Amino acid sequence: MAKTKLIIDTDPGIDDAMAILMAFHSPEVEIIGLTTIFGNVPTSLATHNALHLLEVIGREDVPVAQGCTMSLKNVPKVRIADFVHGKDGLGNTNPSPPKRKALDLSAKEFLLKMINTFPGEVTVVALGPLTNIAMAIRADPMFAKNVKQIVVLGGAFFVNGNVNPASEANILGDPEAADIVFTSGADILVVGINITHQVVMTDDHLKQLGQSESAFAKYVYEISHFYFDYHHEAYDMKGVYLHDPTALAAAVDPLLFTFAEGVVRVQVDGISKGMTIFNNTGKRWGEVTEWCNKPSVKVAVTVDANQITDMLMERLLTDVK
Ligand SMILES: O=c1[nH]cnc2c1ncn2[C@@H]1O[C@H](CO)[C@@H](O)[C@H]1O
Repeated sequence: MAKTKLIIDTDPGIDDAMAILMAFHSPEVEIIGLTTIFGNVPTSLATHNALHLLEVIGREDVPVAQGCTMSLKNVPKVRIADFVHGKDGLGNTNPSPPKRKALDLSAKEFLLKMINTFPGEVTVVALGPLTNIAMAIRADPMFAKNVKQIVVLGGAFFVNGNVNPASEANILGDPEAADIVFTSGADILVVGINITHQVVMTDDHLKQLGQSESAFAKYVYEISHFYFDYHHEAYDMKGVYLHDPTALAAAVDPLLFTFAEGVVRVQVDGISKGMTIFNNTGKRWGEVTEWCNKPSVKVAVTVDANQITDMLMERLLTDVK
């Protein structure tokens, strides 16, 4: 079967790095580019880290396109998650400056170019705020039709957020962009923290990575201490949430999840700014609501969590070079 072409829109980020390494050991997909966004780190550092990761992986043939530095409302991300990922985004391991540069094309331009070149063939895995993707949707009405699928890591469905009780970090990073993407009519899978908080890499798994001879496993071991320390402290757990690798797994094998279909809207202001509100009641509402006559998305509601952790471990522990 033909491999699915993937573009990973990313803000690396320790769990982004895990997802990117996993993707390059996933025979089901072919990564045709990385695009960058703010979130875990500012955008320029995300670009730096994306280029660095491709060097670690030995895939300097894969292009990187730099994305937006601010949200659609031109609000700079004031809340960069360096307390989760370290100042450098990679657990304060101080990666050496990359040898390559990003493309001259912006992330939006690269997304449009790839989706027009390969209509119906490219899946975008969005691991950060959705600004780049919303820009592409706004620039070209055919984008939503021609993208094969958009897999979104974001939102908190029927559970609390992780920035505050209402909102999850990626959606809060650009709520307007998220609302544009969710109501665009594209084929969308949404993996929220109601799912990713079930998928855990334990302290024992990390030890196993550290003892391995695999270059990918060793690299993840090195960068992950900061991320583990944060989870020990913030959640009192002996492990970490595998947010980004879980979204990548949904692109590789959606059968590891079940999905419910319905309209998702995003709260763009007030105390619940960034909240994702999903209507899958099937109710014929007595009055017109902001959810009426909008396209549906597929929201993940169950997950085979152990399978995903096993998949990540197996793919990190295998050296394919
Ligand atoms: O407490 C947090 N604040 C901000 N970002 C976080 C936090 N925990 C995890 N992430 C990051 O945001 C995405 C999932 O929401 C993931 O990319 C994760 O690395």
